[in-house]
Amino acid sequence: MTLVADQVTYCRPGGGFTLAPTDLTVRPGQITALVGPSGCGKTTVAHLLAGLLEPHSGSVTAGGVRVRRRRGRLPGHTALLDQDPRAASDPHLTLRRAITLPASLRGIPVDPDALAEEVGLDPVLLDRRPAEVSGGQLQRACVARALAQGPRFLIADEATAHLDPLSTAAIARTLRRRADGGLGVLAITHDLRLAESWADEVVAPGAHVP
Ligand SMILES: Nc1ncnc2c1ncn2[C@@H]1O[C@H](COP(=O)(O)OP(=O)(O)OP(=O)(O)O)[C@@H](O)[C@H]1O
Repeated sequence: MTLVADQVTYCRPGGGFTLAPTDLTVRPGQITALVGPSGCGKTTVAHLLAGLLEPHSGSVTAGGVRVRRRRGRLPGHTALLDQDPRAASDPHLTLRRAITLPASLRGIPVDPDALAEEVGLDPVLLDRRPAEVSGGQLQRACVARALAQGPRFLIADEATAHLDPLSTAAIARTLRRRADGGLGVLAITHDLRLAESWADEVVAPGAHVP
């Protein structure tokens, strides 16, 4: 199934920003990169696709079924990876618990050690808390947490923006491997070079990049 934004627009309450009609399709087995300068609306598109915002017009569908906004909750088929892993992590949970908890709430069995290995995170770090690991290590744990929930789509919003090249490469390899296994990935970045090296297709809010 595909995750599709069809001519979506969005107006921020109170004005100040309007997203131009945007088409975007996230396909299983592919990495789509959404690029554009700061403030052009990339995160807005991500949140529309994830059902965190309701479009002003147009529609978002997953497998042909409309994605409706649920307050602060993602639909089961989509995981969202934020650019700031510390803001997205509970400081009290060990990485192991953070990776297993959301999946176990959905009844999905998880092997945190195998996931840590997959994302290039030393399993020894799984028993530490966010303040006891680096930003790159924590972001790898966030990737593991997202994958643990068995999403069909993964939206990575500037997920490597603040990371060292090794962590960036580890995450890129993981997303490529998962895409090759059928995951649909949307990688949001302002870095066109990174997008072109990662992605099967590059799109921009409101327009296609030739
Ligand atoms: N909470 C907010 N209140 C008012 N305006 C906002 C708010 N958040 C974002 N905006 C505006 O909405 C527009 C789109 O923001 P969005 O975060 O989608 O852009 P972006 O392309 O992801 O930017 P960046 O690359 O800097 O993360 C921006 O011009 C921004 O100024």
